[in-house]
Amino acid sequence: MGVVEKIKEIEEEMARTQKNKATEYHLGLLKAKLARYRAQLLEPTSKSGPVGTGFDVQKSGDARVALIGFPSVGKSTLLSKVTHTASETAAYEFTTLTAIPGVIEYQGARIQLLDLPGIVEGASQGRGRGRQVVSTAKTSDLILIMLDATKSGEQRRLLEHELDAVGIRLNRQKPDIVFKRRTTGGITFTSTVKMTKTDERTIRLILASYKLHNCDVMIREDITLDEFIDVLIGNRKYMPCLYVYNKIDAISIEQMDKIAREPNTIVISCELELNLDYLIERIWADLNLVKVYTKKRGVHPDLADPVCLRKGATIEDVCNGIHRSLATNFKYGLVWGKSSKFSPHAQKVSIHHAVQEEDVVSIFTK
Ligand SMILES: Nc1nc2c(ncn2[C@@H]2O[C@H](COP(=O)(O)OP(=O)(O)OP(=O)(O)O)[C@@H](O)[C@H]2O)c(=O)[nH]1
Ligand SMILES: [K+]
Ligand SMILES: [Mg+2]
Repeated sequence: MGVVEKIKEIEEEMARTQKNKATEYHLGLLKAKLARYRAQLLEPTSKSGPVGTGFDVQKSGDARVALIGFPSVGKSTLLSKVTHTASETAAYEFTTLTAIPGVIEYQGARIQLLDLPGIVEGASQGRGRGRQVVSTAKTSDLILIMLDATKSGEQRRLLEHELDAVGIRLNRQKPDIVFKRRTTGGITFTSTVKMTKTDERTIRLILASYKLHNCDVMIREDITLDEFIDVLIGNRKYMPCLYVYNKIDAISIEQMDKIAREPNTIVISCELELNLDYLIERIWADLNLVKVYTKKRGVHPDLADPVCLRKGATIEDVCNGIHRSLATNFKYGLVWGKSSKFSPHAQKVSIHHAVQEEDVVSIFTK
């Protein structure tokens, strides 16, 4: 039996099994088994078929945003409207067959937007180009899940299921668990919070099913069993995501209003160009970019060409954003703005100083 069939069998057994106190451990074991098979399916060394490598598109700009959705929801139409790149659009499904990059220019940042082929149900198990699409999406800084507002809410759940199955966790933080493998000493289990969703016994059972007899586990938040298994398996990707409902020109105001109230959700119409500016604002905000201006000695800062960086970036990142050799020859920096402790005056800083939005930075080299 192939891995895909085994997965299906377990999923069916889980669906058949009633959820109650008596079946809790059994269900827990099934979950762990399922997670293991799914991980196998994604392993590069797996014999279950070729693994999805992403589409070969070079990263460019300050951040990458990937468009994921079922066919014909309007992904290519969006790319064509908000970037200078034209991607073929049509009323039939699977118009787009590869990754098409475009650039959104906003607030001095260059954001790469990737149009991707539509994915189908079962994509995580290798149907269509799903794996390739998903692997590419994993390389992005933000996922846009695009949905057709005229279709049922079910499509969102289906897509989430596909992404979940390949280890992508949307809009969630990595669970606060410390897990360390050891070679001897048995299992040390501690929890610093009251656990209401799973318990020590279940966790020990799961560890045994993974043949993990020596390890330290410290639980620091009220986690679910699934979250524990995620940490155990390890290669999970926690990514921010925006749900974009397109084609609102074709639904009623009441329907639109209801959708727009969902968290992390934006409603747009590519065709009528409704709300596209707001979408870009939200993309910018969700990417958490900060921009800093650089200034050469004796002249005004260059406000036209900021350096865009991740939140938490340091002077070292500023250097790397300007020129590769700058960090190696770094002597000291001067910053004006929010991160200067003498604001409005400059502070002399080391390469590890964290910058903040709209700082002005001067770099001095050896
Ligand atoms: N009513 C309406 N139709 C739209 C809108 N945006 C796109 N469409 C139509 O939806 C169809 C599909 O658009 P595409 O941009 O090709 O969709 P896609 O998601 O890239 O499709 P695939 O590449 O096949 O996965 C086209 O006929 C578009 O004209 C919109 O805002 N409103
Ligand atoms: K299409
Ligand atoms: Mg397309």
